[in-house]
Amino acid sequence: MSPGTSTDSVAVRVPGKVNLELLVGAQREDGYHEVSTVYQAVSVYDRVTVRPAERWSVSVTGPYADRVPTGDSNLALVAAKTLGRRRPRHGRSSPVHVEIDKTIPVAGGMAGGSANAAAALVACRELWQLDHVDNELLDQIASGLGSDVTFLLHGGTAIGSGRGEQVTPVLGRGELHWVLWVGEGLELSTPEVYAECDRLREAAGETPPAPEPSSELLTALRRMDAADVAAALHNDLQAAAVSLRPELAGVIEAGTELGALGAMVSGSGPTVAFLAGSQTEAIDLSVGLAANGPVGDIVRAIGPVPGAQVVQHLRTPPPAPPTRPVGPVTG
Ligand SMILES: C[C@](O)(CO)[C@H](O)COP(=O)(O)OP(=O)(O)OC[C@H]1O[C@@H](n2ccc(N)nc2=O)[C@H](O)[C@@H]1O
Ligand SMILES: Nc1ncnc2c1ncn2[C@@H]1O[C@H](COP(=O)(O)OP(=O)(O)OP(=O)(O)O)[C@@H](O)[C@H]1O
Repeated sequence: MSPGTSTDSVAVRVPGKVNLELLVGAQREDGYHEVSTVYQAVSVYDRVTVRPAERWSVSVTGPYADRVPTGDSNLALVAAKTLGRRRPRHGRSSPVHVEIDKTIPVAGGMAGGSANAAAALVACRELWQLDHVDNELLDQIASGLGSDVTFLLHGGTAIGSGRGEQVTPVLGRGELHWVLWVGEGLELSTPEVYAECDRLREAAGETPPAPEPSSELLTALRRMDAADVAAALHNDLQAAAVSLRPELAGVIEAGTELGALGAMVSGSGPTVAFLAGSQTEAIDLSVGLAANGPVGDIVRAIGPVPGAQVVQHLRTPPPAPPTRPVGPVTG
């Protein structure tokens, strides 16, 4: 860092997501599938901190740190560099170090990488004081980074359309209690799960209809009625995830037998999200799964929660220039 630069750091907290409904339409010319999804941000958080540095770099801590790339492919770093190109008169680029404290499962269908990208955008906008980058422009930049990134800026419960990047909030009151099952060694690649979905449909001679959100789910969400929401949960990618990881069928069955109101693979999987009727039921279910369920991490979460938010901005003034020694005053 050059002398005279402040050493500010900005920390952002960002949640992961589950898809309460994921309807997958046909593959488009650009390779993406048209989707209609209902996202919900849940209280499993990563913390992303940015600070000025000599060169662009990233480090990762937390239980899933060893599964996250620390090179140029890290989505948080990609996001920071992308926003860096929007800095007016920045002349030389001003690199940052990105520190990720990771709790969101990696390659688990909870959009951990996308969440880190959204957090890096919010953190760097604050660090660099980019007042000209309003929320609309941030949404636009986010959508270029990945289909889920825009939603993680907003959080809450929202409909995602297009390839998932067009986000409209869903109004509702109350909260849902989730128990998440995270399997080790079962990571799934999102493109492979979409491709498997296409393969299964082709084999069955099915052509998907144009996807649209179901009114049953939207009605249930208005009151956050857990039983009604549970009845309306649906994920078109679930069959593909189970086809690639057959052990997931047993996980869904185990949670259902232990009293979950609803169960589904989250997004492209393999995380399985169980919906409980109350906090007490969620505790009972998580204890039951930990004791008698298939081996995996068990995480309790509530939703909806807000999207990426600045939680700390430490401002350190630049070091004062060296003072000349004061000699005796003469004359
Ligand atoms: C499964 C979900 O998480 C559900 O919200 C998303 O659809 C995936 O979103 P994401 O991880 O942000 O995905 P992207 O980084 O945009 O795309 C990764 C790859 O997933 C596939 N993909 C993704 C989104 C979409 N609507 N259609 C697709 O076919 C494409 O092969 C794409 O190249
Ligand atoms: N900051 C990051 N955090 C996690 N994974 C990252 C990150 N940057 C790049 N990746 C890569 O992205 C891949 C997908 O990870 P991610 O946790 O986003 O998956 P996912 O939750 O299944 O995504 P989605 O739900 O959006 O489809 C990982 O295998 C990893 O190599």
